[in-house]
Amino acid sequence: MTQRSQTPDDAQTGAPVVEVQNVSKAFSPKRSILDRLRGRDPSAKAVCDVSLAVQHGETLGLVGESGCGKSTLAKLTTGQLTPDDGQVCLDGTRVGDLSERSTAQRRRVGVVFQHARGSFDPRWPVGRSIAEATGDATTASIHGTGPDDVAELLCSVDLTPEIADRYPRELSGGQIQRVALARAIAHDPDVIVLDEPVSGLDMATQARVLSLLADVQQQFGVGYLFISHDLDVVRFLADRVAVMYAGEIVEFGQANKLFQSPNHPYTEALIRAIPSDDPRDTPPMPLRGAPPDPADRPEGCPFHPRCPAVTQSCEEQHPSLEAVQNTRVRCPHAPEATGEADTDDNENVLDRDLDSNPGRS
Ligand SMILES: Nc1ncnc2c1ncn2[C@@H]1O[C@H](COP(=O)(O)OP(=O)(O)OP(=O)(O)O)[C@@H](O)[C@H]1O
Repeated sequence: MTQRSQTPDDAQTGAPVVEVQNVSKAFSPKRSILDRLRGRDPSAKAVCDVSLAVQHGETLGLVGESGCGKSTLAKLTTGQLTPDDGQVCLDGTRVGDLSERSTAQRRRVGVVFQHARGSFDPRWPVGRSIAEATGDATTASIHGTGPDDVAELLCSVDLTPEIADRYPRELSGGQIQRVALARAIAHDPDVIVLDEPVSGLDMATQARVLSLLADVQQQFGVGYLFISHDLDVVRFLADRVAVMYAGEIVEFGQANKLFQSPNHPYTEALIRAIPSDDPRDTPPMPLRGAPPDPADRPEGCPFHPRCPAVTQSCEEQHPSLEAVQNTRVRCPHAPEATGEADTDDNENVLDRDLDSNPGRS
C-alpha cells in the first residue's frame, strides 16, 4: 500500500471520496394473503433516505442501537447491497452495485466486519488471503509463506510475518481483526468501512486495535466509516459522528461538539449511557421501550414513543434534518433548534421534562 498523507487540497475542500446520497433500502418478505387482503406492506424499511459522505483521511462514526440499519448502510456503501432509492458516488461519480463496479472502483472501498474470521477461507493460510487482495495469491500459495508485501502489510498492523502461514482458526480474535485490516489496506483503498471492528474483543485488545486503526490512518491517509453501537469507542476515533435511529440519521456533526452538547434526545440518552466513574457526569437517562420494528414504523417522529420531550406534533409530523448551531438534528424541539441552547435557564431542558413526566422516563 502506498504511504500518503492528506493533501492540503483534500483538507481545504473536504472533498468526499465516498458519498451515499438519499439512499433507502427495504427488505420485503413474501406478502401473506392476509397482508394482501388488508393492503398491508410488511417490508422492513432498514435505511430511509440517508445521505453521508466520508472525506480523505477522516473518521466518520456511525452509531445507533442494534437493528437501526448500520450494517445495511455499510453494505450499501460497499456495493454489497443495491439501494432501492438514492445513489452511491465515488469522487462525485455515481456507481452501481458490486457487479457493476469496475475493479478499480471496488478496490477504493475496503471493508472489515465484526468477527472477521468468517470472511476468510478456512482452508487458506491468512497470508494467501492477503496476497489475493494484493492480486498475488499464486506467489503466496506456492511458497507457503507470504511475499514481501504481505510481510510488510502484517508488520503495519503490528503482527509478525510468520502469521502469514497460520490458518484463521489458529488466530485470536484481536489477531484476526488485524489480519482483516491488513487485507483491507492491501488494495490501497481510499476508504475502509469498519463495521463493529472491535465488538466482542476484550477491553485491552479493543484498545490495541483502536490505537492501531489510528496509526494506520495516520500512515496511509485512509478515511474510515466507523460503525459501532458503542459511543465510547466512537469517541476515541471519530472526527464527525452520525447518529442513526430506525433507519434515519437523527443527528450529525463534529464529534467534539456532538459529545459536548447533543441536540437530539436520543443522542443525549446514548451519551449519558456511557459508563463513567466521574461523579460530575450527568446520570444515565434510561430510555423506555425499544426501537420500532422496521416493518411497523410509528407515524410522525419514529423516536416519539420513547422520547422524554414528546409533544403532540411529534406524533403527527415527521421532522426533517435541520442545521442548528452545532449539529444537524432531526428534532424541532432540540435546544439549539429552539434557540434555547447555552442559557442557564434552559441548560437542562430535557432533565426538567423528565422530572415533570416521571412516568414517561
Ligand atoms: N437480508 C435481510 N433480510 C431481511 N431483513 C433484514 C436483512 N438485513 C437486515 N434486515 C433487517 O433490517 C434492519 C436493520 O438491520 P441491520 O443489520 O442493518 O441493523 P444494525 O444496526 O447493523 O444492527 P446490529 O448492530 O445488530 O448489526 C433489521 O430489522 C434487520 O432485521
